[in-house]
Amino acid sequence: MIEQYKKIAILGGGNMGIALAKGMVASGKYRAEDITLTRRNTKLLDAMVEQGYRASNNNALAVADADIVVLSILPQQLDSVLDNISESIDPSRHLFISIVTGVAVTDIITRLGKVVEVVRAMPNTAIAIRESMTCITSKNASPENIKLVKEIFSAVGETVEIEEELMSSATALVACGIAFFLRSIRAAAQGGTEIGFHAGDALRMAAQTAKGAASLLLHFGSHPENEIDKVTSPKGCTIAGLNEMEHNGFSSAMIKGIKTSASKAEKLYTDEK
Ligand SMILES: NC(=O)C1=CN([C@@H]2O[C@H](COP(=O)(O)OP(=O)(O)OC[C@H]3O[C@@H](n4cnc5c(N)ncnc54)[C@H](OP(=O)(O)O)[C@@H]3O)[C@@H](O)[C@H]2O)C=CC1
Ligand SMILES: O=C(O)[C@@H]1CCC=N1
Repeated sequence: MIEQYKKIAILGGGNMGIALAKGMVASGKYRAEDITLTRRNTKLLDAMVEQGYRASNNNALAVADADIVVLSILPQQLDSVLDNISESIDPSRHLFISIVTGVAVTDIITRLGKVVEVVRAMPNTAIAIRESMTCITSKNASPENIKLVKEIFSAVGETVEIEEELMSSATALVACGIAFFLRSIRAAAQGGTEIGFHAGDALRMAAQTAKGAASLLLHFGSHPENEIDKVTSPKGCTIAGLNEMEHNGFSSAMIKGIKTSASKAEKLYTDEK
């Protein structure tokens, strides 16, 4: 079988399941007909079926037909799904990829009662446009399977391999982080409207400016303060605005928010038990 045409079952065809499937197919390395998305309300997958994906409400059947099983349900939905598919798992064939927040590799193996290879991945919603930052870790997968998972997520953005102990931190920084940066873009656009731009124009201007700022860091590999120094003219308007933001706790709010999200991510699954 050609490596990239492995059969994939994405259990949990919600926001991330759909975004991952679309990103994989957009990369040109995967085919819609090899990807089965499951959810209980399959009506909500009709649009995906029209695009050639397969949809099912039967997790066990989807798993039986797959080589790679992606867990993309909520932490509180995980145990019942694992119980439901356990019988259909063949540890010598199935590779598990879990994007479920706060669930360790050992949690999955213990619940399944089978020692399957599990790679955890923490992507973000930009996966839909192949701009994700995905953190990957595994305690028990073979180097070949970790490489395979890296290739999947490299097709839909950037990847970094981390220790499993840092997965909740990664969740806060890269997965929740999308919302944090979006909120700051919204705030900039709201400021833009207050100083004279129509809302739509202000949002477009703020979003492109945010993209430019991120691109500067990625392009030059520089530190934010180096780039900030190039903007802040002495006695100028940038430093006046920046200092006003800092007096109001801008950096502190972001840091505290990220720490709170990381603590919450760590407990999402265990708090359900
Ligand atoms: N959203 C994000 O930005 C990110 C989320 N994550 C993690 O990814 C996972 C999915 O998140 P997200 O996509 O946002 O969540 P969603 O709620 O959008 O998706 C979960 C999906 O699971 C389906 N589902 C629920 N129960 C079952 C079941 N028994 N069998 C099959 N499907 C089922 C639901 O559909 P139905 O009700 O019809 O069954 C729903 O479509 C979570 O664990 C989250 O922590 C990770 C990184 C980023
Ligand atoms: O909010 C959440 O719990 C999920 C996990 C990371 C992003 N969304």
